[in-house]
Amino acid sequence: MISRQTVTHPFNRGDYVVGAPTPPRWAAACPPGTGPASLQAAVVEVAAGVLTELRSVAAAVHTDRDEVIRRTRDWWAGTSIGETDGEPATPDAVIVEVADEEQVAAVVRICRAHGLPLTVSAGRSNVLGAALPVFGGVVLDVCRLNRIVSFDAESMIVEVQAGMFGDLFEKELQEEHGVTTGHWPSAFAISTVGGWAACRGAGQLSTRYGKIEDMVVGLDVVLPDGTTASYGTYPRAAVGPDLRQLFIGSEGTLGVITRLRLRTHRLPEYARGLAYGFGTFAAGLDACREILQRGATPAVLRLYDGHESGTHFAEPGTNLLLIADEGDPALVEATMAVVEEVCGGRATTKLDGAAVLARWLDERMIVGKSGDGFAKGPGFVADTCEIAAPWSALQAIYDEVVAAVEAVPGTLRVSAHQSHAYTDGACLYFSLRGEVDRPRRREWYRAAWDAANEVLIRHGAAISHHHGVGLLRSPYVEPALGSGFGTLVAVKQALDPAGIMNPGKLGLPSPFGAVRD
Ligand SMILES: Cc1cc2nc3c(=O)[nH]c(=O)nc-3n(C[C@H](O)[C@H](O)[C@H](O)COP(=O)(O)OP(=O)(O)OC[C@H]3O[C@@H](n4cnc5c(N)ncnc54)[C@H](O)[C@@H]3O)c2cc1C
Repeated sequence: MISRQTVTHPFNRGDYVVGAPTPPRWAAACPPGTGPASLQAAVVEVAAGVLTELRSVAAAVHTDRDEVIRRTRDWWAGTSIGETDGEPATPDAVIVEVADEEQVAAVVRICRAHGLPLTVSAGRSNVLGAALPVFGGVVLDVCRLNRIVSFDAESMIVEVQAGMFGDLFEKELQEEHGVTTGHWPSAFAISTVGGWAACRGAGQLSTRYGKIEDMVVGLDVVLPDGTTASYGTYPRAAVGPDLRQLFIGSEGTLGVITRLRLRTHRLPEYARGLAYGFGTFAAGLDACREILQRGATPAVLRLYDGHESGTHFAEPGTNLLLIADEGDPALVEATMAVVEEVCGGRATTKLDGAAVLARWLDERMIVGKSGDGFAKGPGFVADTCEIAAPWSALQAIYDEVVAAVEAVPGTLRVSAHQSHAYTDGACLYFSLRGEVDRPRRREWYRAAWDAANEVLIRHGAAISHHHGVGLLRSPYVEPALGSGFGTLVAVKQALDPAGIMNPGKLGLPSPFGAVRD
């Protein structure tokens, strides 16, 4: 029911581009700027002879400056800060569109031969500058790799090309095969299947269906030397380390994902929702932990703090917990029985679950909600920061992140909800808003992120649960991974010794120099 509703209910009230990247909202009032690049320093130019080579193997090549600016804009706040002041993020690059796996491999080989940076670009819905060509070179647009290749009905495994957008993918899956992946990121219609895997994303129903890394049965990758490798066609394996996981979350730094095999689930016919109010965020977290640790896995388990309970549900005096599940009625009812037992003894109020679920279903795919309720002056900046940590650290992290970012001059308000839960911990999804003198926007922005990450690294939290790293979080990766960071650098060095794949990202050293942010 919830999975089915996601396809029948218009994404963002229908306000998006079908089958191609949707520009961020600010772009409508912002023609390409003529000022200096805000996020490029030293760029690698693509020589005329190389352009001819690229044109001979690819579906299309674009070099016009305005077109490059439009075709590299993403949903990151850091991009919008420069662009809305007339300073485009990354105007100097060549956009190369590819239509099949052979074209991907041919373009990678050309970049390898000429030592050109190569940045994969898909839906461009990332919120971290992950697909920006910060050193110029080639942007490899994979959006034409856009079809379901096959469906194994007995095993319920779908094989899909990486550039297919989520709404078209799920519509075909549901209507032709009666199944769903259950993967519902809030940007599902403006992002691609390959982008989900490249960023290690999570959908709103992940407590039931898992994150994308739990869904990938296998994937094909064009490696930085231009060869293609295929990883996995089986449910589980004990044949050395799981090499599929190396590429899930690699954000285009280790290769180009061209094809994925994903497990699917029968399309549920039945769903039910419950909602409760808690006196404190801590009491709500405790209920979530107890539900998971008793073995229940409701598809939706979202706890909103006082501020967000007000803005999202008009229930400002409480910490609202929404629980919903879909699937076989016997399993859903068993899950709900556990929820009612746990929450009955802890919540201060029982709310109208059906009404709260209906409201959430109606609004959950509307983009840009973190700024709701704030007057957006010229110096207003809003962003989101999703992290994961054990239950034993979550409340302290909530308190300390809110306090640390609110202590940064210019911060208006920090709030959070718990959005994805596990037996051992959960994801907290913070919304940060600031209002400063317009020229100080980038300064406030970095100070706010520095403040949040100091807390997260001190507590040993995952600094991202599902958005990834990109440019934004690159400075925090080495301290966050600690003694494990050297392994990541060694893997990069082994697979991409020339360092051409998405340089400047994931906190990895870049042979092309230092990044700007
Ligand atoms: C309003 C909004 C809500 C969001 N909600 C969620 C959410 O609920 N859950 C969630 O997980 N994310 C969410 N996101 C973030 C974003 O949608 C995801 O990170 C998404 O997976 C990115 O996919 P994309 O196709 O847009 O990739 P892009 O933005 O084009 O690229 C992202 C990164 O992946 C790399 N990449 C893309 N495709 C490939 C490929 N085929 N091979 C190798 N590398 C590749 C790029 O190089 C880049 O580093 C949200 C974003 C917005 C704007």
